[in-house]
Amino acid sequence: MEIQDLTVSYGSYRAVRSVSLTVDQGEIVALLGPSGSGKSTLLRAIAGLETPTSGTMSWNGEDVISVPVHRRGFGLMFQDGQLFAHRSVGGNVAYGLASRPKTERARRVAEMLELVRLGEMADRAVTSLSGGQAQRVALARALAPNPSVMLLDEPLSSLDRAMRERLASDIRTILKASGSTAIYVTHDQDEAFTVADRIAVLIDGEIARIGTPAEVWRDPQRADVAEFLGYGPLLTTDEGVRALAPDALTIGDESASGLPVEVDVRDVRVRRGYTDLVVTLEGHDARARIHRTDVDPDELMGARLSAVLDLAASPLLREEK
Ligand SMILES: Nc1ncnc2c1ncn2[C@@H]1O[C@H](COP(=O)(O)OP(=O)(O)OP(=O)(O)O)[C@@H](O)[C@H]1O
Repeated sequence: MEIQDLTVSYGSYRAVRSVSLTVDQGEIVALLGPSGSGKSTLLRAIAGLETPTSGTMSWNGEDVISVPVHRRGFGLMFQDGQLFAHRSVGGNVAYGLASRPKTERARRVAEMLELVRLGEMADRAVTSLSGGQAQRVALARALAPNPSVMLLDEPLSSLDRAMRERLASDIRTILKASGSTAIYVTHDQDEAFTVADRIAVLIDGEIARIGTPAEVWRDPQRADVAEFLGYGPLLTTDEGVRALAPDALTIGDESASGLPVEVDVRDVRVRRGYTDLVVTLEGHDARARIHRTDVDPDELMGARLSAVLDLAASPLLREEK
């Protein structure tokens, strides 16, 4: 899929601004960004549900902008799977297979339900399913006609965090098993990192950074990208501006190497396996981590503590704020 200089406007507002993006055959690209950054608009334009103001888009070398939605042959999956309540699980999956002979259709439905691990559920009413099961049916339905490209818009955002983690990893496995080329919209950083081969970070309608999850994480390049990914605060050092990694400041870890600093504790949160503090460091709010949970939050509140600042995993930004 080749997208060149694509712009999509609502009236005079340019929601997607001159975006260029290439997605390889079999590749999963996540469009990740804050609310309102233009992710859904870009996906809807690729699907054919919005008309771009300018730019080009081709699939396998053929222009797709002039091709109507239903002729593009792309599979779509949305936040609310929009299952047909009057059809069974199997009936939903069979929806896009109406033109196939009956035996082939039945075989394909069984195969797809197996893929999403709902093999036993073909006859169930979709109204009896859990949220996660319903989204797996929606995925099976979208994949059943073997679409050349799968477009997924926040497919897991109505589910709780634990379910989202599990299903994000399942969706990746399923998309890879079916050899799908996929574009996956999410505002959830963890979900994007779990699902994608490459992540495009959208800020204000533009791709601010694109790369593999490791590349984007290690070198976010821009302050807005770094902060959206969870880095911060930004510290001015001799080499330039660095975005502090979430565990750059540690307390009470004898083995930690780095610069000794003093911090003032402003808030304490015991997490699963460690304790996060909000502290003041050189006038900035920063996070500090204690790799233990047997702490007394009341005792820590307001205390001045010695910490170690290790900047090795805190990227240098190319652009100052
Ligand atoms: N139909 C519309 N008419 C006018 N403006 C719109 C329309 N749809 C979206 N917008 C605006 O375009 C911008 C991008 O919206 P879009 O839904 O693409 O963002 P998003 O990144 O998907 O956000 P979210 O994560 O909240 O869904 C927003 O400022 C939004 O208000």
